[in-house]
Amino acid sequence: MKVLVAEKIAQQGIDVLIAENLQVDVKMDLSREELLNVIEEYDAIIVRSVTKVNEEFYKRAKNLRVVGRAGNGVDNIDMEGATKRGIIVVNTPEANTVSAAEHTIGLLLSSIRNIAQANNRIKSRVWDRSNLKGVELQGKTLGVVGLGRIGSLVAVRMQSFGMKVIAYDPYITDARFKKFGVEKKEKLEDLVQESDFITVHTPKTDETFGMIGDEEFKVAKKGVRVVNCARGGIINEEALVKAIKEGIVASAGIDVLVNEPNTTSPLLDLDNVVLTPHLGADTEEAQYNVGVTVAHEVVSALEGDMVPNAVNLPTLHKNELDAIKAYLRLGETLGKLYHQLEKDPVEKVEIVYSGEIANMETTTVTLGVLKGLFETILKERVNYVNASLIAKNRGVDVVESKETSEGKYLNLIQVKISSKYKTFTLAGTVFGKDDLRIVEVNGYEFDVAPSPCMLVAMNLDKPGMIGQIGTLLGVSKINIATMQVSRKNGAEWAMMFLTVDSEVSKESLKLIGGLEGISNVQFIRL
Ligand SMILES: NC(=O)C1=CN([C@@H]2O[C@H](COP(=O)(O)OP(=O)(O)OC[C@H]3O[C@@H](n4cnc5c(N)ncnc54)[C@H](O)[C@@H]3O)[C@@H](O)[C@H]2O)C=CC1
Ligand SMILES: O=C(O)CCC(=O)C(=O)O
Repeated sequence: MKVLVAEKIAQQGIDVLIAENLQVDVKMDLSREELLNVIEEYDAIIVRSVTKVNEEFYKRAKNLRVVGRAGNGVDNIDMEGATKRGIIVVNTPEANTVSAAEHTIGLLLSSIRNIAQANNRIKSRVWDRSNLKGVELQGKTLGVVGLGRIGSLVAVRMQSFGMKVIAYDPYITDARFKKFGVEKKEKLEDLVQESDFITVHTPKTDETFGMIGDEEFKVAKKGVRVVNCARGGIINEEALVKAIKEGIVASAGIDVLVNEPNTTSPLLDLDNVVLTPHLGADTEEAQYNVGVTVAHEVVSALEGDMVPNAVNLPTLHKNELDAIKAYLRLGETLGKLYHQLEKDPVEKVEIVYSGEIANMETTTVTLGVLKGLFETILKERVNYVNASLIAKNRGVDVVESKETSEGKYLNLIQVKISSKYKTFTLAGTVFGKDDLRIVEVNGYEFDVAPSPCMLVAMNLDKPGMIGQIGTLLGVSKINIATMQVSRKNGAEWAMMFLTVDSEVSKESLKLIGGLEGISNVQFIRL
């Protein structure tokens, strides 16, 4: 498989890809046109914040399966476009947070003490200490907008400077404010009014873009100082220039601009603005972490494994993922069985989790059931990323429920698939760590370990049925590994489940189906 590394990542990350026998092309200087011309060749691309992974890009990226974002913010990646095509987007949200937090603090200190201006002056061989007076942090109030990973690191570190820290983040619990010793502000306006310094740490969204603008500067303290080391435009650039010129904002530290790269922003002309060209994550440590982490994630995603940091999949920590891995396989197995046993169009899928699995994060297992269900009938790529969207687009209602009380099994996944006419049921359990069992098919009870090749048939519940199938398979040189027959409440028909060592040809299936007392013969491939 081929991976294009389109922006600079640490060599150690590239080494990880090469060690996995991937063909790696490092092409960091491609023009947009060149990128669009070559991207069809690649299964994965690794980008940072510059490459625009958008609809125009996806249309040309016919074979792309993974986008690796070596970094945190994914605002340069169209997530909807990726999801509908089943392309997994992975990022490295934890890998550069310390660097970004430290850079924020660097920008704050540099801007309030005129360090950059003083440096420029002395380097031009002028020893002049006038007009460089700064302010202290101690005893002042820092307003943090967005108390996530980076905002909280900044908040905690700035308290050691003797600052009071307040924060505005409507999406986190009160406990998180408490945990970081930060006073919660219910309204952004309150934070702006009370802060001597404001630093923004939200993602760039419709809601956050321009959230600090003319209105906010109107109510801010005269002489407020601001930092943006998150995304360009969260502090509106025109409004900032105006507020600086009007003396409302005394200084600004800016790492990010709306348009990057950028050497023409009016902010560059203002003496009391310190700018860096998006260097928040540019440290040895962050780049090592980011490069190696994204490379491992891309490898896992290409291998079809679940990736904890997949942006367009439910969030799972590694230990949660390890705990549900066997259930994911079970869910997929149950899903795959349906269309190989039944042809009715699906209208509703109900998944009931019982026993210990009911206490786990099952959203991903549900995706596994849907993946299994649709991949047996669709030509398009079906995976964990787009399975739910495919269900929605096909008008399939998906319902998940949980029963914590233990029944016959310590854990059980029941899948009830309804068509217009009837409901078909399947159930499975995991014994021990990862020993899967199919335990029920449409009311018939079994204890079948799923196998790549299986044969299912209905047989009249009378002597001689099993023997004749065995004989026919023997003549076709197909070895039977296991065989189980299940009866249902004295029904006339029983169900037979065989695991076999090789594929059963269409001719053999026809011959078996023609046997007296045998019907609905299906070869199942898992
Ligand atoms: N300059 C650089 O090189 C780097 C920049 N970043 C950027 O830093 C920013 C923060 O990253 P993380 O802390 O990792 O993100 P995060 O996702 O951990 O935290 C973001 C926080 O913002 C809050 N938030 C979202 N909408 C909000 C709103 N309307 N008002 C107030 N709060 C809101 C969320 O609830 C969350 O707590 C992102 O924009 C990221 O792209 C990250 C790494 C490096
Ligand atoms: O250096 C980079 O790739 C940008 C870092 C960044 O902004 C991020 O990780 O969100």
